[in-house]
Amino acid sequence: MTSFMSPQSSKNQQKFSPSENGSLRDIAHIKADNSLTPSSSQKFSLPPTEYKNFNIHNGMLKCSQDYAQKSKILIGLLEDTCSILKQVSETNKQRWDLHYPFIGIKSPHRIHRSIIDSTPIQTSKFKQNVHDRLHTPADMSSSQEFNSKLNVLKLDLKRGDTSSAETVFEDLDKSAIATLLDRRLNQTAKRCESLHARISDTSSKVLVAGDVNAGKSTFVNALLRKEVMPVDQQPCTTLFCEVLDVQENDGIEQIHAIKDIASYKRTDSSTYTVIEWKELYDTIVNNEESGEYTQLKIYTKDRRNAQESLLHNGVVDIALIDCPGLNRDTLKTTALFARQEEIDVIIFVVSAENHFTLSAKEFLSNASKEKAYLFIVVNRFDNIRHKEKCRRAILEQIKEVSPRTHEHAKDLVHFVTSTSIKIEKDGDNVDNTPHNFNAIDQIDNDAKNIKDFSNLEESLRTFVLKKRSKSKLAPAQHYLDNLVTDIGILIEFNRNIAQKENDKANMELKEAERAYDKLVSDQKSAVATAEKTETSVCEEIQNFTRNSLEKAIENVGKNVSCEFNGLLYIWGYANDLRDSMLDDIQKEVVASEENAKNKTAQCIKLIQDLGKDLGVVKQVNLDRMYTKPGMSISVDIEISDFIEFDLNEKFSEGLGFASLAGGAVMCAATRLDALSCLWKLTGFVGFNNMRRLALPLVGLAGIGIITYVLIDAKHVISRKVARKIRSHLKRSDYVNFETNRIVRQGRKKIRKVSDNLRDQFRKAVEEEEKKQFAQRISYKKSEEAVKFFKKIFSQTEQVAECLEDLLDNNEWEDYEETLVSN
Ligand SMILES: Nc1nc2c(ncn2[C@@H]2O[C@H](COP(=O)(O)OP(=O)(O)OP(=O)(O)O)[C@@H](O)[C@H]2O)c(=O)[nH]1
Repeated sequence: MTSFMSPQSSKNQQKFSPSENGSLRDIAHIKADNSLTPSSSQKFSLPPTEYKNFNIHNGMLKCSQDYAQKSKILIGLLEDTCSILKQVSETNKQRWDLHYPFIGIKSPHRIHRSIIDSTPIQTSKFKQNVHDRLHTPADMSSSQEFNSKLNVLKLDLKRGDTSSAETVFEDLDKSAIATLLDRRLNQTAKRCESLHARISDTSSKVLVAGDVNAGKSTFVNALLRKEVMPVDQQPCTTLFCEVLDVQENDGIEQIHAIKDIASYKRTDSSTYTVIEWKELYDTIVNNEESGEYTQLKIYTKDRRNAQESLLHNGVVDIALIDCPGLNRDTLKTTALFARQEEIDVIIFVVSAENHFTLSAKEFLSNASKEKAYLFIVVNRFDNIRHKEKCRRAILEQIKEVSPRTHEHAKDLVHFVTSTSIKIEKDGDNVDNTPHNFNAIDQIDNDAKNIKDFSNLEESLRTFVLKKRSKSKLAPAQHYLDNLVTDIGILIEFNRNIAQKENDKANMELKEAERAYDKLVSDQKSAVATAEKTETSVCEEIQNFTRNSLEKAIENVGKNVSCEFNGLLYIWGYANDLRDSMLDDIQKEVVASEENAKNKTAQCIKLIQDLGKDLGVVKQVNLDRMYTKPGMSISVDIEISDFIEFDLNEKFSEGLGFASLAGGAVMCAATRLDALSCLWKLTGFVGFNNMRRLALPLVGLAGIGIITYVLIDAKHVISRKVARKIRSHLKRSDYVNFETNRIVRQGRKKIRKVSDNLRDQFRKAVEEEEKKQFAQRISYKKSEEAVKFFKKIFSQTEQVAECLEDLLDNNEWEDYEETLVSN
């Protein structure tokens, strides 16, 4: 046998050591009880009946030992399964929303089928089983069954009358399904815990269910050889009546009527009402209407000895639970009752006259899923004329509802007449010793019926007592077997999804890394291009503006023409000239601004194009780019602007002009060449006379010069104003100022767009980083999920293998042989 014990379960194995194990306590009890286990010397002196009982007990002892061993293993497996369920539930809550394996309508098989890895799982039977279940084609014709791949972990979803489970399921989102699954996992873990408790417990509960009036109460009374349960032609059992040994109630025969079974405590009288024996019938019958109580606990004394008593026999304490007859109203409650893990055996009583009703079939098919084996009593057989035909028909029906029970029909299906058994009634003093009890010849009934009932009892004892492994361990084994397969399916299904998601996340991550690298390189080159473009465009604007302005300043006044209205208006003329010159410069400034605007617009377009893939491009308004005026030029007209005083530059010229002007005046006056006239005049008048003439001549020349200045004033003003403007602009560093202003405005706009581009890239990079981070998390998450599911699958597989060995060694016949050999 493969040994799989987690550290936790190994620890618990110590906790459940043989000395503390309930089953071994039974064995010790049996050994200590001399009245039950005679010594070998006593054995041969026993009368035949007691010798038979002694053999039965030896058989029981063997069974108990075997039971102890098996229960110990099963307890370990239950603990391991619980730990697996808890791990899965924790992962479901914290790390990975579990997917539910089912075949839906809206999402047909192919969706989920595609998730499942189609390569067959090799080796172990468990793996094969899981694989087969996952790949079984969906039975879409099945309208009743929700097409879940699970059995024990199946989610029970129903909403209203019209919605099918599939519809409800497909309306739920992933996290809702995970929550439902979590609830189911926790319920299942609790179920495992209570199975664990049940296995450690020595008491056994036997549920007697069946159709209305099938004779359940009569059968229970016959088993007890005592009229405990009221019997009526009319349906009378309306609530669950549990018959227990008086020892369970400190030896006091009593009836406890319980309203809320969950809060029932035998030692707390506030949790029940004590009913008198004579009130029992009325209480049961009246409860149908009042619905006051949910359950009765009937503590009664079985006067027969341990070998004969069913309630208290020294090996296991049995409680019989008589159920209300099955009908539409009671079916659900009884089915729920039967599902309780405390119920070790279900005895189903069917009337031979009626066969199985629909309610009976539904109950049996559900119960056989839970308990694996059912004990079937076909009662009222005395009323059947064609007994063999009836037997065959009923066995056929059993084959349909519980094939495993049918396989062991010889032991598990009995055709009897409960009324043929003599029972102790109120006041009767029946001798219940085995000797007296076996004196059945005295009972005035059909001997055959009594023999059949006796066989039934023998089988029932075997089933409940000698085959405890089957009756007590089998439900747990059966449940665990279904559960581990379910866990395997759930885990394998989710592992496949996690693997697919991991592959996808890996691909996406690589893709995202590539996109990120490209984006970062695009960002670098775009930023560099933007910077370069900005610099070159600003340079262009600068050069253009500087050249234009310099040229304009240099040429100022050259093409200016204003109307000269004579010397009287010379002041106005000078002002007009100045304004006109400044206008010309201003025009150049505006032209430069226009040029800068155009260049800026082109540059912006170019930069924006660099980031057009990153999102919406912001429109930039350049209309208000040069709304603020540039440097204001203030040049005042002065008197000096009318006279050429610039001796450094213009003096000689001016003097020459003046002399020439004087000469010209004289020439004009004498029509003689000034020099020859002067020479001739010197020769003619003599030097002394000339000296006397000099002063008037110079005066004359001065007058000539002044006359010339006044006549040339128009040009002088123009020159002087232009010169004045030039020097003013030079002094105020006008060209640089204006060039910088125009360039600065352009740069400002371009920079804004460049900054925006940088911002867009930064955001895009951040987005990409975030995306990558999320993908990395998703990749990690799915990777961890795959690892986790692999680990859990392997743990589950080990539990399954261990369980398989246990089931293999648990053949029904093994016990028969044990008993025969004893
Ligand atoms: N002939 C015959 N009558 C039987 C047999 N067993 C029970 N009865 C009769 O069937 C009737 C109903 O018996 P109950 O034991 O009350 O049946 P029940 O299944 O407990 O009935 P409810 O609890 O009300 O569903 C009674 O009149 C019994 O005497 C039997 O084996 N043969």
